[in-house]
Amino acid sequence: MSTPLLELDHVTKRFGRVVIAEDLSFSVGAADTVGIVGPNGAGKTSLFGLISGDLAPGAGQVRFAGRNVTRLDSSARCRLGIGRTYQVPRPFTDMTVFENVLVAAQQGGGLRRKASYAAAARALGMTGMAGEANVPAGRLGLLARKRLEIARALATGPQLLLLDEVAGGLTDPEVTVLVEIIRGINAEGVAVIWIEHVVRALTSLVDRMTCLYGGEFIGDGTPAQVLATPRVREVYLGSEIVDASTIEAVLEEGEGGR
Ligand SMILES: Nc1ncnc2c1ncn2[C@@H]1O[C@H](COP(=O)(O)OP(=O)(O)OP(=O)(O)O)[C@@H](O)[C@H]1O
Repeated sequence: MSTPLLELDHVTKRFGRVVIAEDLSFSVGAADTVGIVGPNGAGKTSLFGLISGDLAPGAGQVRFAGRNVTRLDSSARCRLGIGRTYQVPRPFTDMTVFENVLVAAQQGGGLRRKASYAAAARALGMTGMAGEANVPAGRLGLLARKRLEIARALATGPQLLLLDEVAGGLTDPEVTVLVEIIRGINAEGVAVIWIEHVVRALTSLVDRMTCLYGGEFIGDGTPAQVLATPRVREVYLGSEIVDASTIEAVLEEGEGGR
C-alpha cells in the first residue's frame, strides 16, 4: 500500500484541562475527500491547527507525504503542500481579489514573481473569481468571500486542502456552487478535509466522514455509516446545528446522500 498523504499518529493536545485531541490517529490518502463533523467545541478547528502547524501537539507525530512535520511551523508546512482556510476569513479588505491571492501564492506558497502570478490566476479561475480579480476584497458578498478564501488557500499550491466551515451562512444554491468548486479542486488531485456543520454539503462530496467529540473520533466511515452510528446521533440529538431530521433525510437518500 502506498504511503498516506497525511498521517496523525497518536496525537494528543490539551489546553490545561481541556482535551483538544486525545490520542488521535488518522490518515488521509492523496486525492481523498474526508468530511469532519462534530458539535461546537469538539476540537475540529484545533485538529486543523495540529495538521497545519498552527498548533504543536503535546505528544504524537504528524507526517505529511512520508515526512515527519511535527516540529515544522505553519509556513513550512504550507510550502510542503498543506493549505487551509479559516473559519473567520481575514482577507486584506483594501486590496483587490487578485492581490489577495497573489500574496497567498508568494507568502504562503513561497512562489516567485512569474510562478506566483500564474498560481494566483489559476486559483481565481478554479474558484470562479476571475471576473472579480480587480474588485477590492472588502466589497465582496458572502459567497465571493468564501470563494476568495478558498482561492487564497489554493494559490499556495496545496496537495492537501483543509476547509473550515466554508459553507456556513450560504443559501442552498450557493452551497451547491461551492461544492462544485471543491469537487473541481479535488478532481485536480488535491486531497480535501472539510469541517462542516452543513451536513448535506459534506455528504454531496465526501467519500469518508469522521465525527469528533471531546477530542476523540467517535465515528469513521462512509457518511451514511457515521451518521447512523448511535454515539454520533446521540451527540447531535438536541443540537441546534444538525437536527435529527437532517440526519434522517440524508440517510434516507442512501449511501452518502449522493
Ligand atoms: N488556545 C486555546 N486555549 C484554550 N482553549 C482553547 C484554545 N483553542 C481552543 N480551545 C478550546 O478547545 C476546544 C475545542 O475548540 P475548537 O475550536 O477546536 O472546536 P470546534 O470543534 O472547531 O468548535 P466549533 O464547531 O465551534 O468551531 C473548545 O473548548 C475551545 O474553547
